[in-house]
This record gives sequence, structure tokens and C-alpha cells, in this order.
Amino acid sequence: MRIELLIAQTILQGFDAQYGRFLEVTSGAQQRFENANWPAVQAAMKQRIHLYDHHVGLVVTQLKCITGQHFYDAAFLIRIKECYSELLPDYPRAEIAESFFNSVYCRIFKHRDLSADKLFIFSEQSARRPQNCSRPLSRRYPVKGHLIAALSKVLDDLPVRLPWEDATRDVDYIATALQQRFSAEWLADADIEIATEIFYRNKAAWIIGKIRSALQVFPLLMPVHLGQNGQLFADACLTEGNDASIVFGFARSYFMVYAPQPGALVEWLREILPAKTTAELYSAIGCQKHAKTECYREHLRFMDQTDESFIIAPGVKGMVMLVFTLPGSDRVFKVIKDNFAPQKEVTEAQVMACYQLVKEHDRVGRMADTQEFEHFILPKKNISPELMIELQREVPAKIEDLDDSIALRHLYIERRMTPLNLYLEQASDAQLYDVIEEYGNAIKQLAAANIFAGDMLFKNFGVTRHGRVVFYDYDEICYMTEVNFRDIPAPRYPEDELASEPWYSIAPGDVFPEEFRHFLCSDKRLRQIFESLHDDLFSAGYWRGLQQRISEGHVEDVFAYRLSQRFSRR
Ligand SMILES: Nc1ncnc2c1ncn2[C@@H]1O[C@H](COP(=O)(O)OP(=O)(O)OP(=O)(O)O)[C@@H](O)[C@H]1O
Repeated sequence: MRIELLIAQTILQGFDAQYGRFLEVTSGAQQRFENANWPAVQAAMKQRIHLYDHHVGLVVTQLKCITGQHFYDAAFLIRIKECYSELLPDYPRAEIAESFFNSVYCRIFKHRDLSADKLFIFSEQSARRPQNCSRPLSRRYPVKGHLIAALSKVLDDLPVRLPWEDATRDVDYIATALQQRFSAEWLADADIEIATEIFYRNKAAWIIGKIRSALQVFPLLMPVHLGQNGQLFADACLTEGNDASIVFGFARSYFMVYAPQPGALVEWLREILPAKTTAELYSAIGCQKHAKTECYREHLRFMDQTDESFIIAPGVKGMVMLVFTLPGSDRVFKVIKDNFAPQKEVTEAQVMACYQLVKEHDRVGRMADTQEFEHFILPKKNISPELMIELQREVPAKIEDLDDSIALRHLYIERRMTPLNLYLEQASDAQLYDVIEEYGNAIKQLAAANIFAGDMLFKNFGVTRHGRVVFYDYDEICYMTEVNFRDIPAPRYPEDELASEPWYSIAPGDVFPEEFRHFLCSDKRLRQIFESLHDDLFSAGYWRGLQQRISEGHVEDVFAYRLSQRFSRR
């Protein structure tokens, strides 16, 4: 056998092994849910994220044995890619297999010499239609005037091996929600289509479906939870596009959904999530490394169609990150500065560890996901003069000059939001109230999920297009359980209160929530709103209570929808 073919086959077999493990971990989601084993849910989430890099490493080691490291002839590399391409036409996950090939290549060549003849900068499989799955992607439930019967069948067919607390009640709730949303005529003729596989995340099993007429289609999402009694109940019925978009949002953990042909599932989902990019859809179903490939392709296509320049991101400049953007793009690019401001006592490695922690932790809808890139090329003609000066000043050690372009050794790409401090400057009274409520909720939900945000100033949060507040400054985050929440001791003497230095000793890890009152909201009006909604955040007891729950192993419920959308369980 030609060595090029052997190498191509080794890479594809390596990918098979990786995706096999990925499916295996994913398929355990049902049992973890049925056993209410929430710590195992969290462990599986982390484990699944690590699989990809681990298997890339295994393949690279194998290839080094096969080739004795003689990769360096361009014609040889081109032939390997040709051999690999020939293996893909009948392959069920060809698009991700291409990504895996790219990852192996990048690992060996340290992200250098990336050209379309040697790796899959763009997919060669994109023209092909998703193949029919051996197992159908969805099941249909025509309403034909009998909504209750159709919905009862949907719940009956749920593959989970647990009883319903009260299926009749839940069917009634769902039917009522649909009757309030759609006209009787429309509903009578509607067709319900439900994904065959359940989408598991955190403590919920999501029934993901569509409800359609001849001309229109709407999402039909029903989160199913487990009561204390070990019985199932439907918690909500979401049919708005915006609601679906939030459920599949970039600030949430990836779903565990069994997808032997992820491309087909992505296309199926696209119909109810039209505003999501391909990268976001792959990410939502856990194929986050392929999402990175798609994210880069989306960036290249954007650059191809624009003559915009990269500019410094609007807002307060970071002390740790240099952040830039393109005016028309919905992304920001974040580079770790070579040197930090003196008050930042972190190293580059610690900052990267914080970003990795966020990737693997449950983001509970409150922390933006990031994609990490190495050797990222920026054409010089697209860099604004101000940004170029900033790059040369702040990250010279990360820049490689390539004549017409520069390469940045390392950066993160993240969804762009409106920094909360800027949002507040423009907001109406109603928006102010809503966003301050959201801000406090974000801090609370992060804390309940064992994340202490550290630096909780407005500038470190963004507002999404749905008005949600999401945290994006990770260099000071830590686990809640690492913090010592203290009450400020009573002053010993009247002069203590007037002294410029505190009268009490402060150890590393000490945090005094009473102090938040002074620095979180300096504006009086905002402080009043904040105090009326979130006064509990100023009490050390509140934070210690959360710590207590976390250390007892309590995993908080996370709802990707408003509390008012929840069904009551009477
Ligand atoms: N996802 C985002 N969307 C929009 N703007 C952003 C985003 N991330 C960062 N920014 C902008 O870049 C600035 C610096 O980002 P970030 O807070 O991540 O950097 P930092 O160096 O960690 O900050 P700090 O000095 O507070 O530690 C933010 O204040 C904001 O204006």
C-alpha cells in the first residue's frame, strides 16, 4: 500500500475512534438523566470536550511512527490529502472527518503552511446532501383535528424509562400553550415533527420539534424535568423563534444528543434556528471542534466580502486582553497582552486556564463560549492604524510579520455583544430596569453554578441581541468554593470607619460582599434599581448559603426560558 494512503487511512481510523467515543459518552446521557446523576452529567460534559484533542494526539503519534517524521515534502502532503478525500464520498461524517484531518495537520505543523491543497480550508463535501440516516431524524404526528391525541403520543414515545408524574396534565398545558399561540384552524391542520433523539443538557431532557402548516414552520421545544419523586414532568412549551435561539445560545453548554450523522441533524435544526450560523449549530450539538472550522470559514467568507478594517472593540480597554472587532461582524477577537497592568496578578497560563475552565464548565447561559486559534492571519490592509499601534504596543511578542499580513500566535474568537456599560448609557427606563435585573440574575446564576465572577463591573458583561446579560471577562474567575465570603467586622474605634485603610486583616481569597454596594453601581439611579432587586448579593450570608449548597453536591436547575413560561405542577 502506498504510504500516503496508509497515512490517510490512519487519520480516518483515528477520527472513527474519536467519534465512536464521542457517541458513546453522548449515549450515556439518558442513563445519567434517569439516575438523576448530575455530577456524572458534569463529568461527561468535560470528558467529551477532551476527547477530540486526545485522539488527535494519538493519531499524530501513530503517524510519526509510520513516517519517521518525513512529512515535509509539499507534493507528499498534497497526495495525502487527495487520498483522504477519496475515502470520504461515502463516509457519513465526512465534514467532521475533514476537520479532524485539519487538526492533525495543524498539530504536526504547528498551524503553519495552511493551504487549500494540503488541508480542507473549505469543505470539499459541502455540495453533497446529507445522506439518509439509517434511523430517521424525526417522527411525524399529524394533528388532524386531534391535538390532545397527537401530543399524548409525543409524550408516550419519549424513550426515557421513567413514569410521568401526570402526563394528562402536561398534555393539557402544552395544548393550551399551542392554542394560545396559534389559531384553531391553523392548529387543526398542523403537523408536529419531533426529533427522534432527545437533547440532554444539565438536568433537562429536551423534546425538540417543529410544528408546521403547508406554509409556515415554528419551533416546538419542550423541556422535560425530573421531580423529587423520580417522575417526569414537562416544564414549558416554547414556540417562538427567539426562545429557540436562546435555548440554543452561545452562552450555554453543548447539548448531548446522539447524532451519528451530525450534518443531517444540523440541517434539520436550521429550519427552526434560521439566524444561527453553521458553526453555532454544530457547537450546540457538541461538535465544537468542527464548529471552530466552520467559524474560521465564516470569518474567511466575511473577509472576502468586505473591505472593512479591524478596529479596537468599543468599550473600556482591558488590562489583560487586547480586544478588536470588525464593525460589520458579530465577533470579537481577543489576544492576551504580553504584559498586564500591575494590579493584575495573573500569568498568561492562568488566563488561558480560566478560558478553558469556562469552555468545560456549565455556562448556564451566562458566559460566552470562545474558540481558540493559533497563528491567526490578519491582512495588514485590513488593520486600522489605531489597532496596529495597539497591537505593536500590547502584543509584540505574539506578532509575526509576514509582509502583507501579520500572524497572531494565539487568540480567542467570541460573540460580540454590547458592553453593559455602553448599553446603560443609551437605555430607556424600562430597558434599565430589565437589564439591571438580568445583570443581578447573571451574577446569581453563575454563583449557583459554582462560578465566582471576580470582577463584576458593568464593563465585564455584555448584552445579547435578546437582551440577556452575559459575562465575558474570565481572568479573575474562580470556583465559589475557593472564596472566603466574610462579613466586615464591626469597627473597634470610631476612627476606624474614617481611616483610609481597612481596620481588619484581609487574607488571599477573602471577599466582602458588603463592599459590592459601593463599587458595583456608582450611579445612584442604577443602585436603587439594583438594591430593590438584588439586595441579597450584598450579604456574605447569601454567598455562604450558595457555597453550602454547592459543597453538599446540589446542582442548581438552569432554565433557558423565563420563569413565567414554566408550567405549574399543581
Ligand atoms: N464579547 C464581547 N463583546 C463585545 N465587547 C467585548 C467582548 N469581550 C470584550 N469586549 C470589550 O473588550 C473590553 C476588554 O475585554 P475583557 O473584559 O475580556 O478584557 P480584560 O483585559 O480581561 O478586562 P479587565 O481589565 O477588566 O480584566 C471589554 O471591556 C469590552 O469593551
